[in-house]
Amino acid sequence: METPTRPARPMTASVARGRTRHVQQNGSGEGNYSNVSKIGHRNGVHENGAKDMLQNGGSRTHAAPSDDSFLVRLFTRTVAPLFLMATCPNAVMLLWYTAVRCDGSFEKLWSMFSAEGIVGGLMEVWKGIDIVSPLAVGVILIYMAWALLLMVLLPGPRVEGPVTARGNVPVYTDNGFLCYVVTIVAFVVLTFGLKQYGMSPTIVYDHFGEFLGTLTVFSHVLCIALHLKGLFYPSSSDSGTTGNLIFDYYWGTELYPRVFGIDVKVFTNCRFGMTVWPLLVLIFALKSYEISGFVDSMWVSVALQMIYFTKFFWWESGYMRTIDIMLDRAGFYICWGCLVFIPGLYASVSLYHVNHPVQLGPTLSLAILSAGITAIVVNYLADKQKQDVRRTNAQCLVWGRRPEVIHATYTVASERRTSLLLVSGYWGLARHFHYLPELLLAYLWTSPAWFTHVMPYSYLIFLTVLLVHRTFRDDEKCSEKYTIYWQEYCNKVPYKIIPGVF
Ligand SMILES: NC(=O)C1=CN([C@@H]2O[C@H](COP(=O)(O)OP(=O)(O)OC[C@H]3O[C@@H](n4cnc5c(N)ncnc54)[C@H](OP(=O)(O)O)[C@@H]3O)[C@@H](O)[C@H]2O)C=CC1
Ligand SMILES: CC(C)CCC[C@@H](C)[C@H]1CC[C@H]2C3=CC=C4C[C@@H](O)CC[C@]4(C)[C@H]3CC[C@]12C
Repeated sequence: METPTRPARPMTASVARGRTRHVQQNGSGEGNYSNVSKIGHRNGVHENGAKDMLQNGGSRTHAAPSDDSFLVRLFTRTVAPLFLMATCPNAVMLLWYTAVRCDGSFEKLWSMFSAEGIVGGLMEVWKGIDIVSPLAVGVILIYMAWALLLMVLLPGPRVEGPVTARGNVPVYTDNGFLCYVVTIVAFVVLTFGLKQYGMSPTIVYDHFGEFLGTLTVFSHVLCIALHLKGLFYPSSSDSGTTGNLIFDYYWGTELYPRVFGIDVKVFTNCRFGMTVWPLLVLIFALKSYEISGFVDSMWVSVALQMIYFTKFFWWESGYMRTIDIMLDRAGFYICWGCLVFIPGLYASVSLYHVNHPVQLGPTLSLAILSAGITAIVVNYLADKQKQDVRRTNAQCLVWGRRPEVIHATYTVASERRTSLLLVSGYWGLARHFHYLPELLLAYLWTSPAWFTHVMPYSYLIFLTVLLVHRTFRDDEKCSEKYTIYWQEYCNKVPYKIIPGVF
């Protein structure tokens, strides 16, 4: 997906020429929109100080505001990022170790740590893990080359993302669905091809610890390169430093870095994280088949996840307007997150299923499948409802009626703009009602593992924390952007996720 950014211009229908189409008709962006800047280095290392970045660079919802006390800033910008960067890679390895070496039992892991101590326990986990294993390096490099090739070569309509606080409009080639389908088909063909030579892609499962270790090394190499690039060769003015090396490394120095025209975040989030996840789910399913034959718990879970991935790629242009893309810079959080955390945590449900087969029987399998598909449909329809209302300027029906909307005005790059805030449909039930089916679905594709161990529910537990935190981040972002209009929306729709409860 090619993603040049270009200076802002009003996002009206007249902009949509040729094969260009807007993700949503009304422009949007981030809080504190003040100046139009051309793509370039105007806000480079020296001009873009910490306060400036936090207030204008769109990172404010994640970092502490600049008038926070010294201790709060020390915690949010140095201690917490350092803590996360040190613990998360170990947490992912512990999860793998628990699933594969401790029979999925955190109790067994705990016993090992009780006997060995923290350092001894960690050494035990990492022991024998070749963190730059030739197999893992080879497979990862070949996959990355494949993904890059598809991203650049496959066609798709041009899509504009939201205008940034610095007045740039990222442009994408919307070829995510095609890349996904071609990759999955190629994987199936490769699997049959390898079988002729007595080989199987399940070698990835057998060496998964090495893969996670190698991916962590890869992600640090990428983060260092992106850190320097953002400081010295930024792709657009949505870049700069806070003056705190640790926070910059964790958070990133660029919002939309591009290398030879390739958008790095589209690559890390969609072409790597979101594509490797389904590949791992298929590999783990194959491993389960090699070990136990057909086990319905594994296949119910795999079916739900595959439908979910297909939905994600179908809607990928909508993802380009979420906070991952609009606010989160390309630093450790996103890069390591997509390169290692998605394979390590998000795919861990299927990793667990490999050694924990459960025969559900047709009735339960069908019940879980139907409930899961319903959750996917509701989540998709909620995302679509918002997009449709904005695309048609509310000239559409929501649940059979004309939608109620708030015309929220805001200023970006010295221009007054209007966004529609939908008050009907799912967006009238709660401000983030669509997180409920997302969570329910995660529960449903985990529950075939039954309730013997907590480990397979790690993703669900993390997702609950992530989404609850995200409701606060998104509310803060929207409140800064839409001020009184957001307040009006909150008055009309007072709950965040569960109507009447939260
Ligand atoms: N599995 C996982 O790890 C995660 C999955 N998800 C899923 O990703 C999808 C996207 O979620 P998420 O990234 O949180 O983004 P959302 O779809 O919740 O989009 C939030 C943005 O939508 C706009 N908006 C908010 N309220 C309204 C409204 N009433 N009417 C119109 N526009 C509104 C605002 O942007 P604007 O500036 O354009 O007004 C806001 O910033 C969901 O399906 C979610 O379940 C999300 C997070 C994690
Ligand atoms: C450093 C870590 C503690 C945290 C890393 C988190 C990231 C890997 C994830 C943060 C937000 C996640 C996502 C947001 C929205 C999504 C849309 C959904 O339909 C599919 C999943 C996803 C792309 C999801 C992927 C992981 C995150 C980027």
